[in-house]
Amino acid sequence: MQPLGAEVHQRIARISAHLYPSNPQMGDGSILERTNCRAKGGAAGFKVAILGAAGGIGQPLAMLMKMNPLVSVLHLYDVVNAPGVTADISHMDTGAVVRGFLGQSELDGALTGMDLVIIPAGIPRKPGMTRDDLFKINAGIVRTLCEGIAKCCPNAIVNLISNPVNSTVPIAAEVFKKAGTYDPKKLLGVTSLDVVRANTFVAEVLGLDPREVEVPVVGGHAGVTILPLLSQVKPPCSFTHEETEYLTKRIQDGGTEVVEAKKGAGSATLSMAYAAVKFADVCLKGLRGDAGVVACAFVASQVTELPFFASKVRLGRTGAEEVYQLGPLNEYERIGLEKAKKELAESIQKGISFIRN
Ligand SMILES: NC(=O)c1ccc[n+]([C@@H]2O[C@H](COP(=O)([O-])OP(=O)(O)OC[C@H]3O[C@@H](n4cnc5c(N)ncnc54)[C@H](O)[C@@H]3O)[C@@H](O)[C@H]2O)c1
Ligand SMILES: O=C(O)C[C@H](O)C(=O)O
Repeated sequence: MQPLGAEVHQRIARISAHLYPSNPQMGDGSILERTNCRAKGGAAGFKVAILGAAGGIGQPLAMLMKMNPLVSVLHLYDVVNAPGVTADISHMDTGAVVRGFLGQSELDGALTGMDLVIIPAGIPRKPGMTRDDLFKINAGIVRTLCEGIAKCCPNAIVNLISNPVNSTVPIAAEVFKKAGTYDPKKLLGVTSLDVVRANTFVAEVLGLDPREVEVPVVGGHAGVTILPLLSQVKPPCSFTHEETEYLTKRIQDGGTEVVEAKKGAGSATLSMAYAAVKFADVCLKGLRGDAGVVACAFVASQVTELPFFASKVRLGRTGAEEVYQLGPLNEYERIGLEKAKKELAESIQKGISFIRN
């Protein structure tokens, strides 16, 4: 085999410097300049960071975000394997420029200048666990990452996926308040997987294509706090009591269904990456100024007496610009709402206390 020539070595060094900006061998080669130019180009190019990019969700999420034409720069951060995932994703012939960041010392670089930060960092459930069982480890991870966001990109929209979402969103809010950077419009707990599941399961029952079905899912993201509003399904339809019970339970237990099927190998990753990308795309369209961009998310809210609640929100240039009321609920949903609020109140308080105490 022929040894690699000096020119090839130089070229590799330049590409590596571009992929891993903190690499001390960084050169000022033309490849780097051209890709940086590309990163700046594009009429509507947003800079997006994924924290936890090497994980079960992170990897397919990174792949799908690399395919999103609204993304001009994609930063992939993790405490392990970020270089490998970055090298892999960077070979995709789509527009976004990809850069990798490994470990806490590179967090600032990953976050600086970002418009949108998506956080799927943290441990997933195993069979028999609740999402709240993840609090002990994931609360600290979310706190550290949000401290980085407050310091390096305080104006970025944050899409928080790490569980338990009902507590991690209040944690993030408290971190941002402490840093003086809190903007409630910019912090969104990702509940889009509940909507994706609801659309799928309802479509199955109705015999429709899931793409034609829209189910609002409100409340939070754990068990009874996940409240599908089956009385508000589009297209308008009605369900028997048995169908309502079956659908509500299946949507609430969708995460557990996957955890049990994976038998200890984690929780939903592929459907979550799909749902996260759908939601991120909506956030980017809002940032671009598109009209009528609406999705469900767990946000600071005055819809109920609770400080956070998931409901439909309108995304705009500054984040969740409008939080919609729940609309008319039937008796079944009103009972579900009371159950959801009771559990949600405890989870929210647990998150707030984690930072305040
Ligand atoms: N909101 C939702 O609907 C939803 C859906 C599915 C999963 N989740 C949650 O998403 C999280 C991730 O799930 P997964 O299946 O991808 O798990 P995973 O273990 O496969 O991946 C998590 C990644 O996070 C990384 N990580 C750990 N600590 C980190 C830190 N301090 N900074 C940056 N990265 C760090 C790990 O190295 C790993 O690569 C879990 O908490 C899971 O419960 C939420
Ligand atoms: O169920 C889990 O633990 C992961 C996630 O919250 C889900 O809904 O799939």
